[in-house]
Amino acid sequence: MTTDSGELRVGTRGATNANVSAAALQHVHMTYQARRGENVLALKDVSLDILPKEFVTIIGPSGCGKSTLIKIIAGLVRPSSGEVLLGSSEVTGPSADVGLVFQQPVLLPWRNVSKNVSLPLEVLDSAKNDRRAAVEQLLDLVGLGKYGKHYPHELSGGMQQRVSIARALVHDPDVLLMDEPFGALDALTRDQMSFELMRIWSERSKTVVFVTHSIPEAILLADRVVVMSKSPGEIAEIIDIELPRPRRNEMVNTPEFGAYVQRARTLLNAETTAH
Ligand SMILES: Nc1ncnc2c1ncn2[C@@H]1O[C@H](COP(=O)(O)OP(=O)(O)OP(=O)(O)O)[C@@H](O)[C@H]1O
Repeated sequence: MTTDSGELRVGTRGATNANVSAAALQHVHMTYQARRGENVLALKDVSLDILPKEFVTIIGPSGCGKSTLIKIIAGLVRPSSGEVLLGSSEVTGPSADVGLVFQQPVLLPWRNVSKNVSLPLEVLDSAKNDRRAAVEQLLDLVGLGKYGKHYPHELSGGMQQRVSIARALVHDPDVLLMDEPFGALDALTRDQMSFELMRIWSERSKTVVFVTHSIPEAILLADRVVVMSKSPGEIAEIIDIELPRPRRNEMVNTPEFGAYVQRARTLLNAETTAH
């Protein structure tokens, strides 16, 4: 597969040691210990290699462990067994190598937009001038260059989510983990944000892992779509999306796109009706 820049991207299944993964899960199991009732097996033997600069989307039935997978890569949750790597380092806790975006932007209401975006840099104790430059660049990148002094309540839902994307990128992590980031937005804003995100992804050369409930969104964005089985979550299939980049709105009306949607829907239907 060839990217915008003409660079060759090799599918993970053909990966060799020369292609060190951006993130990798090897035989990951996750059981949540219940306070009462039965323990919950959320992930069962999940192995996945994600290549540097790859855009991977994850779809699956509700409760199949998608968020758990994101939290495990982020180091927010330790798996019960298995290995998790970022680059060649084992994940043992939260790391500055990842940026996280959730369904809700979770901005601090008493901080203006610039101060919300600069928060990770303050936590990492980077120099004030570097912080200012990084925040300005990021706000320009997400189209909010003029909104630095605004407060979250003065912004629309889409703008707030752009702020949270800028905040996730401000410390320049290699991997951006996004858990249903556009799930709370209206359909039109959601479409716009998909294209914005693809622009940001190609300009910033990040690896993105993106959870969604929308099959068309998963296909439009991805190099590969990971389809998970119903709980306990396993990988049912990985679909390589061979649509050319840059992706365009009109592509969703092509037979190729329709065939990918059909494939993903068939797999998901099989999962939701399986016993
Ligand atoms: N902290 C927790 N304690 C106990 N069980 C949990 C915890 N977090 C998640 N689970 C359980 O683990 C399973 C997977 O949850 P997870 O949130 O990862 O699924 P999901 O695919 O992201 O769901 P959805 O699509 O509905 O957001 C579910 O059965 C859930 O109830």
